[in-house]
Amino acid sequence: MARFDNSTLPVIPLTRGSVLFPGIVHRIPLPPNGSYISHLLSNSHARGALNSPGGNPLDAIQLACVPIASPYLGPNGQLLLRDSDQQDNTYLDVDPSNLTTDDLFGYGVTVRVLGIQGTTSGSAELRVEGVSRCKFKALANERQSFEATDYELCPDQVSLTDKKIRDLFASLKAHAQELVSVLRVSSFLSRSDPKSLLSPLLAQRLTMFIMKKDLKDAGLLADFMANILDISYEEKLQVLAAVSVKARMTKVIELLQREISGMKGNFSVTTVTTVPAQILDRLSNRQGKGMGLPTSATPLLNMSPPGGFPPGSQDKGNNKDPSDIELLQKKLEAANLPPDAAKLVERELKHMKNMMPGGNEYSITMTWLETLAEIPWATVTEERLGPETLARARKQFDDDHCGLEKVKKRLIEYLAVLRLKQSINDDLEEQINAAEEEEARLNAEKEEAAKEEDPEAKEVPRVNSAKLEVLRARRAVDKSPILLLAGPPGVGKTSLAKSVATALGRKFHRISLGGVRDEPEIRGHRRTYVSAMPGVIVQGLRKVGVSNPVILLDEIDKLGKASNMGDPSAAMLEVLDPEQNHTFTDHYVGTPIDLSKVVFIATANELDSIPAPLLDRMETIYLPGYTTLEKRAIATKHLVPKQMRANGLSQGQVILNEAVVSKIIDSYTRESGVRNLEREIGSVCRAKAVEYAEAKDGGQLETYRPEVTEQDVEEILGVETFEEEIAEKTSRPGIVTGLVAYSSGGNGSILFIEVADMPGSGNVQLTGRLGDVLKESVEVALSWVKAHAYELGLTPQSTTNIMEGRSIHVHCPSGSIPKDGPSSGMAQAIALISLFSGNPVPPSMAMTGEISLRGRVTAVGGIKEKLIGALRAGVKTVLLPAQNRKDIRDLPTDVTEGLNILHIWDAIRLVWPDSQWAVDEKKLAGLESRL
Ligand SMILES: Nc1ncnc2c1ncn2[C@@H]1O[C@H](COP(=O)(O)OP(=O)(O)OP(=O)(O)O)[C@@H](O)[C@H]1O
Repeated sequence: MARFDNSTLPVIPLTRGSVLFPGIVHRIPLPPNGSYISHLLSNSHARGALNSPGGNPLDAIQLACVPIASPYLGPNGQLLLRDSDQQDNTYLDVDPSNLTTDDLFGYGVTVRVLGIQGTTSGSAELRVEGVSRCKFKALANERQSFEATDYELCPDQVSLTDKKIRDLFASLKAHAQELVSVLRVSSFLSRSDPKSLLSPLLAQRLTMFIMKKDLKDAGLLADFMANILDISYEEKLQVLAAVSVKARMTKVIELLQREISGMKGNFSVTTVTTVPAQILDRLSNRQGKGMGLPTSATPLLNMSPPGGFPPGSQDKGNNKDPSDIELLQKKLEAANLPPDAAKLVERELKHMKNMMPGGNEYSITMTWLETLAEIPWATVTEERLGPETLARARKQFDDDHCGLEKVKKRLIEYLAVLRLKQSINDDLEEQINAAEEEEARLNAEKEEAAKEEDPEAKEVPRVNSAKLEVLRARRAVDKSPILLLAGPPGVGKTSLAKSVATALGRKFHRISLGGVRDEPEIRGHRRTYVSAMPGVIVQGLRKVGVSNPVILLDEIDKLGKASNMGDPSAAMLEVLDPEQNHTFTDHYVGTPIDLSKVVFIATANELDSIPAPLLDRMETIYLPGYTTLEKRAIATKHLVPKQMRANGLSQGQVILNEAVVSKIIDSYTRESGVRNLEREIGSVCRAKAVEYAEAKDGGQLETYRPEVTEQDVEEILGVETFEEEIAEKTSRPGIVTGLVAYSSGGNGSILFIEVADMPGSGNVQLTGRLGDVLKESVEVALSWVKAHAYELGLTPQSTTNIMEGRSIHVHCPSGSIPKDGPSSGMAQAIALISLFSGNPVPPSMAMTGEISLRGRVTAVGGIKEKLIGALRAGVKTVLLPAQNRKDIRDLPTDVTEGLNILHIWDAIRLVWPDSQWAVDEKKLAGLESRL
C-alpha cells in the first residue's frame, strides 16, 4: 500500500504519448482488478476527506498527471535533438507497470477528478480535468505508485497591464481564429474524406470559444490551441514546460503560424470567420459597455493579424465576395425586368449586401435572384407571323403528318386568327403608344396651363385618358384561345404541337402534367420554404429562354385533383385564362410574369376527367384513332422512312410492301395511334440493318435482300401478338355482338354479350369484369324488357312476370379485360329479347347505343373507332342510334363502303325483319321509341 502524507502529491503517468494541459478533460484507462490507480484514488480520497470533511468527495481527491519524458528533450523542455526526422518514438510504447521515475517528464498538471466512466468494452476510465501546471522536483516510486515528494505548483501569472502580453494575446487569438477558418475551408475542399470534415457548427463554436477568451485566460487559450494542433509529442511537452505565459504564447503562435501556412499552401482563404457579424457586434458592444468582459480584450477586435482580416471589420461586409453580387446585378440588369420586379430585386440586392455570405438567407436570396435573372422577361423569338405563315404552316403539317385533314385545317385557322389578332394587337400597340405620347404631351401642357391658370386646357387630357383605357382593354381581350388536342395515345398530338412551333418559328417546350399533384408544382413554393423552386411554367420559360415559346401542356387530363396540397387545376386556370395570364404570379418568383405571349397547346386522352372550368377555357380539337388504311399510309409515308433514317439505313435498303405493313398493323399492334406500329417497324429496320451490315462486312452484299416478307416479319417480331375478335359464323338466342371503342390499347373492337337463363328465383348474375355503368345498363335493359314483355309478345298476359321461375346470367367474354360504359344498353336489351323469344340475332350484325328506361336509344361516342373495329372483325351490318348519323359523315370511305350502317328507329324490326311476334302495331304504338 502506498504511503502518503500531506506534503506529497500522488502522480498518475500518462501513457500512449498523451500530454494533458490545464483546462483540458482527459480519460485515463483503469487497468482491470487491483489497479494501483484505484488504491491511489481511495487513499487520496481518504486523505482529502480527512482534510476537508463534508465537501464534494471528488474535490477532495488530489492528484497530478505526468507525461512520459522524451529522450529528445531536457528536464526543462529544452530540445536536445533538432532533426526530428531522426526521431524514434518507440520510447512511447511503454508498459505502465514497468515505468520508473526516470521515465517521467519533469512537468505535469494537477487534476480534478470528474468521475469514473464505464466504456462499451466493459473497462472503466477515470475522467480528469487539468487544473494547474506543476513542476516535479522529486518523484518517488513505491509498488508501482508514483508520488511527487517535492513539487511546485505553477499557476498562470498574467499581468493585465503588460503590453507585450496583450499584443501576444491578440496575435494568439487572431491566429487561432485563422486556423479555424483555414480548417473549415480545407475540410470543405476535401469533402471526400469524412474524417477531415469540420462542420460549420463546430467551426462556429470554436470561433466563439476563442472570441470569448479574455486576457486573464491567455495561458489557457495557448494550452487549448496546443492541445488541438497537429504537433509532435516533444512540442507538446515543450508547451507544457513553458510555465511563463509569455513564453508559452510565443511558442504556440509559432506553432500556429507553421500549421496555418502549411494548410494554406493549397488554396487562398478569403473568409476568416464563421461568427455572424451581429454576434461580433454584440460582443464588441458588451465590451464597450463593460458587461463583464475586461476592456483589455478590446484591442483584439481592432487587431490586424498577419494574413487575415480584422474580425471587427466583418460587419461592414468587407469579407463578402463582391464579384458574386456584382455579377448578379449585371445579369439582372441585362434581364430587362419589368418595373415591379426591378423594384423588388433592387430591395433584395440591398438587403443581401448586409448578409453573411455562406449563410442560409444569403444563399436563398442569391438563388432567387439568379432565378429572376434567368426568366426571359423581355427576350422573344423573332416573329415569323407574316403573309407566308399559313402556306409555310400547311407545308409543315403535311410534311410531318399524314391525313388528319380536319385537324390540320383547324390548326391553320388557329394560326390565321393568331396572325390577324396579332396584327390587330400590333396596331393597337401603335395606337396606345401614340396615345401615351399624346397624353404625356397634354399633361405637360396641362401643367403649363395650370401654372398660367387656363381652365380650358384641363379637359383635353381626360378625353385622351379614356381613349387610352379603351385601347388597353381591347388589347387585353384580344387573345387567342388555348387549343386542346384530345384523342387516344399515339395519334400525333405532341408532334402536331411541335409542328405548330416549327411553323411559327418559335421555341417549343413540353410540360408533362401527368404526375402533377400539388398546386406548388405549377405555381412554385414560396421562397422561404426549404429547397423552394419555381413552378413548372417558370422553369419552362427559364429553360427555353424566351417569353413567347409554344408550351405544350401534355396530359392535362391527368392533372391531380384538389388535395390538402392545393388544387393544381385551379392554378392551371390562371395560366390558361387569356384574361389573367398576363399577370401570372409564381409564388417563388413573387412578382407577376406576362404569359400572354406564350402559345399554350394542351393535350388530353379523355375529356371527362378535365374539370369543367378548365375545359371551358380551351378549344377542343378531337383526333380520333386511325383506320388500318390511314395507319398503312402513315407507316409507308412517314414511319418507315423515319425508322430507316434512325437506324442508319438509306433509301432502298429496306422495302416494306403494303401486305407486310398491314400484317404488322393487324397482328402486332392494337392501338388507335401509331406509336407501337412505329416501334415494330423500328425492330424490323434494326434486324435488316444487322443483316445488311453482316453482308457488307462479309463481302457478300449481293446476298442481301432488302424486301421484307410476311415470314420475315414473323421471324423478327415473333409470334403474332393479337388475334382479332372475329364475328361468329353461327348464332344462338341470347348472344349479341356489341361494339367497344378504346378496348385494349385504345382501339375499337367488337364485344360479345352472352345471356343465358336457368331455373331460379329472378336473380341476375353479371360476370366478365363489368364496370358499374355497364352493370346499370344491364339492369335498365332488363327492366325495360320485363316491363314490355307482353307488348313484345314474350308473355301471354300483361300480368305475367317473365322472370318468374328463372334466373339469368349476363357475361361478356375476355373476362380479364375490364369493360364499362353505357353504350351496350341496346345490345343487352336485344340479347334479352333474343333469349326470351328464342330468336337468334344474325351473327354478322353488331350494334351500339345507350337505352333509357323508356326504351329510347340514344347517341354514343367513339363511332369511328367502333366501326373500324367492326369492319376488321368481319361484321357486315351495324346498327347505330339515329342521333349518331352526324358521325358517319367523317368516316373514311373504306369503312362506309365496307359496312351496312343502319340508323335505328325500330331496332327490333331491323334485327328480326321476318318475325311475327312483334308486329302488333297497336301494341307498339304506346312506346316512345321503337327499340
Ligand atoms: N398522322 C401522322 N403522320 C405521321 N406520323 C404520325 C402521325 N400521327 C402520329 N405520328 C407519329 O406517331 C408518334 C407518336 O405521336 P405523338 O407522340 O405525337 O402522340 P400523342 O398523341 O402525343 O400521344 P400521347 O397521348 O401518348 O402523348 C410520333 O412519332 C408521330 O410522329
